Amino acid sequence: MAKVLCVLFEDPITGYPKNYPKEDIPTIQNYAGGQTLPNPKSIDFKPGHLLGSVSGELGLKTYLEKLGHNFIVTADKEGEDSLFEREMLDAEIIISQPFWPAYLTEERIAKAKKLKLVITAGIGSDHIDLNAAIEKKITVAEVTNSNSISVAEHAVMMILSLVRNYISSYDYVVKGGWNIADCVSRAYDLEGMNVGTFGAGRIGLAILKRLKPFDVRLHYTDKYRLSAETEKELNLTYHENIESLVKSIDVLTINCPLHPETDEIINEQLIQKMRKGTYLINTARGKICNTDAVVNALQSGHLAGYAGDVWYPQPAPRNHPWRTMPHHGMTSHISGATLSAQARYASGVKEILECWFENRSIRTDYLIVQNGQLAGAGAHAYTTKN
Ligand SMILES: NC(=O)C1=CN([C@@H]2O[C@H](COP(=O)(O)OP(=O)(O)OC[C@H]3O[C@@H](n4cnc5c(N)ncnc54)[C@H](O)[C@@H]3O)[C@@H](O)[C@H]2O)C=CC1
Repeated sequence: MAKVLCVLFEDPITGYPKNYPKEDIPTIQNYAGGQTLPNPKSIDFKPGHLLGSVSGELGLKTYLEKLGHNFIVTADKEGEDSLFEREMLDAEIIISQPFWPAYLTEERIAKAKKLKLVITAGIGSDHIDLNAAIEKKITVAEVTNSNSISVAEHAVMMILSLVRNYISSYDYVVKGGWNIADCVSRAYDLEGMNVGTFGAGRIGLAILKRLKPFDVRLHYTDKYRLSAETEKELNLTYHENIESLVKSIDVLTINCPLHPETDEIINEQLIQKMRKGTYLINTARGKICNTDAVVNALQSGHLAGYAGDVWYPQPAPRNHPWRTMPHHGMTSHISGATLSAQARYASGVKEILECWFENRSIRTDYLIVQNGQLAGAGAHAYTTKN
């Protein structure tokens, strides 16, 4: 029987919820692009309940224990004395979410001698050393599409929040003020601005589609050009590279994976090429941006605002400079972990596990690494160090 180690974020400080604001969540039929939703044979949880925290157990406990597997759930993931570090030594399967990532470094992978399958409950498998997974022939899979719209909605919210100066205006009200001049001295309409995405895959394209009705001018760059039909429908301007993109826009949203090509691609030099007063929204991965370059550009006024929900490392230390830099709208990594998204990625993990234990193929769309090479979604969007 297999040992399945699952690293999940901590329960709410008030305890596991006894009730929720809504009784249920909408049923989504299909993803944009036609991919079908996860289709496990059954689920043992109620969609709309908190699944991603330790007590939620991703809804997997009944299924795995019925099959006789040893299922261990923990939030304790950092350092050599952590439960994760001790339990991973003989785990066959490791599951974690990017929001509270179980970092699988080369060293940890070398220690986890029985490891065969790593599942990202969500999207983005950069917390796993993919080169090491390739070398050890470990399968890496994620639940592609499960929270793409969740993130797109969050990014649109953050764009509007920054441009319209929502966050500090809200603060004045809470503090009892009525400081109209303070609030509007940094507030603009989004209408007419040039907005661009670095990466126009599932999330980037969904953001572009959601922004179209705001009457903005839309731009993008990506390794793969979108169809002429899509470019026409959204009136998109395509840029050959990110340098060209950033020179033309007022708002940049980042929507590519973190991999060797994109690691700290947003650095001081690139920020200097941006228009003064650019707003930067990063819901992709913290390490795509150089931490200090962002802080310095906000302090100098070259960037007008920065928002996002991704940091490095996660959880971010209490003294991380992005917590206190000016004009930021950061949240902890939550955009892809709505209750709606959790239901989809928990179902997707269940589907992947059913395939694994029943010797059926995992969908190509879910694969990042298989048989010692990048595969499926991973071969499309990632590169390795070499
Ligand atoms: N904040 C959150 O909760 C979440 C964040 N994410 C992040 O968003 C990323 C994107 O997700 P999806 O849109 O679903 O992935 P996707 O694979 O559909 O799209 C990524 C796009 O980035 C492009 N790309 C990759 N490297 C590039 C490069 N060097 N230059 C230009 N384009 C490049 C790819 O061609 C692809 O079109 C994930 O990898 C993950 O890191 C994803 C889900 C949740």
